[in-house]
Amino acid sequence: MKPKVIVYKKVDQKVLDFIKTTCDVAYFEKLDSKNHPKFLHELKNAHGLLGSGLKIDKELLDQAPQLKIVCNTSVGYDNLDIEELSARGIMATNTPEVLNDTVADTLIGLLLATARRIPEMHNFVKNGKWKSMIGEELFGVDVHHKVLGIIGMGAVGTTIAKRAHLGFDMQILYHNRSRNEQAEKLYGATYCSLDELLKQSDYVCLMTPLTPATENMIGKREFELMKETAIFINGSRGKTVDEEALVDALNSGQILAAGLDVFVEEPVQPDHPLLSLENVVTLPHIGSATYETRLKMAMLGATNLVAGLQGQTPPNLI
Ligand SMILES: NC(=O)C1=CN([C@@H]2O[C@H](COP(=O)(O)OP(=O)(O)OC[C@H]3O[C@@H](n4cnc5c(N)ncnc54)[C@H](O)[C@@H]3O)[C@@H](O)[C@H]2O)C=CC1
Ligand SMILES: O=C(O)C(=O)CO
Repeated sequence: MKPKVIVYKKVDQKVLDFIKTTCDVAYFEKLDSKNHPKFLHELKNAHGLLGSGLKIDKELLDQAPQLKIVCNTSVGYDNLDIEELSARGIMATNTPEVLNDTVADTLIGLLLATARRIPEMHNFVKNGKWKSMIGEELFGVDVHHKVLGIIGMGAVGTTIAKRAHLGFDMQILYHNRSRNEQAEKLYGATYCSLDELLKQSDYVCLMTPLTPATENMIGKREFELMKETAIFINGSRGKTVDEEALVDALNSGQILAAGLDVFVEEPVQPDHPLLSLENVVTLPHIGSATYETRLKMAMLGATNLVAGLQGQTPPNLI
């Protein structure tokens, strides 16, 4: 008998076909609630789960007594209760590396857009406000030759450093749990303490996973350490930042601007104070969102799922 799996996110037909060669698939293109009766019904007999973002906690696991493997189609796995999964002997996997270039492209794009005020200028032209030569009230700030501080110099952080250093001649500072020799050797990155990084950087880019140690890692104290001309970029998870402190820092001129791909609550509420600030550029969590990369991530997730259910060690076992 084939193992039963639930795919709870829209994936390419190629991915579904691959899984179906060895598994019976219950497919939910979009799962609005984990209390969906059909989903709960399938969960009772499911051996595997594939998707991203769904909170996999004790409550859900209690309803999935047959589960052997949970496969995220994302590199971040803060939605998984790893302790609870381990205690139950359930494997968990993620999709590292295949998204590095795409996410780094997005983050560099966000940094440029924020520094040069591109969305604001776009609206300025489209709304018919361009009536004469622009003055310095519309100027941005340079990116090239500035100091970029990367907090979380892992796979994505290093790929951002490559673009920033080789493409924009930026000087790279980084703070990480451990030294990253590749980034030091290839991109001239200098390791420093978090406080030193915050004090010296023109751009601060946050790229850590969300863990108990990184939750609210950037708050009032950290914004106070940054330069008044600093631009803050968050590509990690919303909860790594104290959003109230960020709003205060942007309103009071403690920092110059922010570019955000992630929020504490996603989708962010339309009346969130961050959205009304002119000096904030926002994206709807699109770090890895290209056709090519999302396909690679889904296929890697499916490869992990099939391997795990066939008794092999999945390539990206967490
Ligand atoms: N906005 C988006 O669409 C995306 C967001 N992400 C987020 O970025 C995170 C990082 O992704 P990768 O670079 O692939 O992971 P990674 O595991 O390769 O790198 C993370 C780095 O953060 C460091 N780190 C962890 N805790 C730390 C702490 N307390 N202080 C300092 N450094 C710390 C680690 O040592 C590691 O070098 C993901 O976990 C995810 O949350 C990743 C991809 C896309
Ligand atoms: O992979 C992740 O962790 C994301 O946030 C989306 O690619």
